[in-house]
Amino acid sequence: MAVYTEVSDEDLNAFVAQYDLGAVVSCKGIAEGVENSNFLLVTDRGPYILTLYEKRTRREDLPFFLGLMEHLAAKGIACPLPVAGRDGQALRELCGRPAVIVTFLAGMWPRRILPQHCAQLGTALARLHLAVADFTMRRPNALSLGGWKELYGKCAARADEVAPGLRETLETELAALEAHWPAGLPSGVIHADLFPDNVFFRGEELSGLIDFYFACNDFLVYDVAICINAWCFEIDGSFNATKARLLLASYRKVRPLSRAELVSLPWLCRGSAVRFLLTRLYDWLNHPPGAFVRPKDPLEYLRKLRFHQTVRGLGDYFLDEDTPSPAGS
Ligand SMILES: Nc1ncnc2c1ncn2[C@@H]1O[C@H](COP(=O)(O)OP(=O)(O)O)[C@@H](O)[C@H]1O
Ligand SMILES: N[C@@H](CCOP(=O)(O)O)C(=O)O
Repeated sequence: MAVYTEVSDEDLNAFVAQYDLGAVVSCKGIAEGVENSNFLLVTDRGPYILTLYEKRTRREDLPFFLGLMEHLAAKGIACPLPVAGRDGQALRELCGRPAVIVTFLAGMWPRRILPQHCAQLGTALARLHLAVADFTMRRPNALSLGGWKELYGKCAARADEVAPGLRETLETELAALEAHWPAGLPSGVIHADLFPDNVFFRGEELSGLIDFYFACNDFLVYDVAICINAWCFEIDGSFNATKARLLLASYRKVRPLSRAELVSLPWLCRGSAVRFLLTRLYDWLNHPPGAFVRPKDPLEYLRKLRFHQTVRGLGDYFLDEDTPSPAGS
């Protein structure tokens, strides 16, 4: 369960007293999530989310994340809005951690992903990309090629404990990615972690996006690649082309993709697979015994990577266009 820091009633009451939110009615730790400590906080004014930022979220990045949520909410994107205290500040400290209260978003993330979820995801992602066009803060993607190599360096010696040959696979793939990584594609702020557990639906309708704590500047179409990996594979590891086609088609209706972006997709999918394979591998190898947060399976992303390595062109995913092959490097 993702509550790394316990908050006493006394500390909580003193914290909430700095806001115009009335008194605390209840505060319960939220089991989901892996990065930060989250609580469902109910006050006289209704439900909120209290987040205490833990190890991987850097304090200096918080103004970017909070500013981004404020910007998106002002543009009509349904996402949590940081709540300011009476002093006008949203970011403060609780139990030695940076902490914020954000608005509660109604909805549930889809446990079973249907094609129509992917269609709505494509629309929401493209709207997000349009909405950030005039967001002026920047945060370079620390989890791109340079960050992957650094993570690989920390994991290489023990990678084969998780899967025989994994070290060599990663080494070869990182070299291939470095040689083929695209340049000059349209860039902007991307969510960078838009997995199903970060997208809420109310009934059939997408109701909001959460968890902007990996958001950064990168190629916009890289966000599409992350979503293809996170949403368009079945539990048995097979690629669901229908879901990918719907995701892409609905995205392109809102924000058309250039040919250069489309042609780059297979390499971006490979890169995105490596990104999540590496962070999961690192967490797997550095998981403290007895910790209550279960690390996510790195091998799920090794299987996705292997699929993308077999792709000969965009037609293997979802498009009929005859495009250059990214495979065979
Ligand atoms: N604004 C919000 N409204 C409603 N629920 C939220 C909100 N933010 C987080 N949650 C709940 O907390 C869980 C963990 O949040 P998340 O931001 O994904 O955590 P982490 O960054 O630690 O992975 C979500 O799955 C959801 O249940
Ligand atoms: N989505 C990442 C892990 C980050 O978890 P989240 O709860 O912050 O979405 C993965 O699946 O590896």
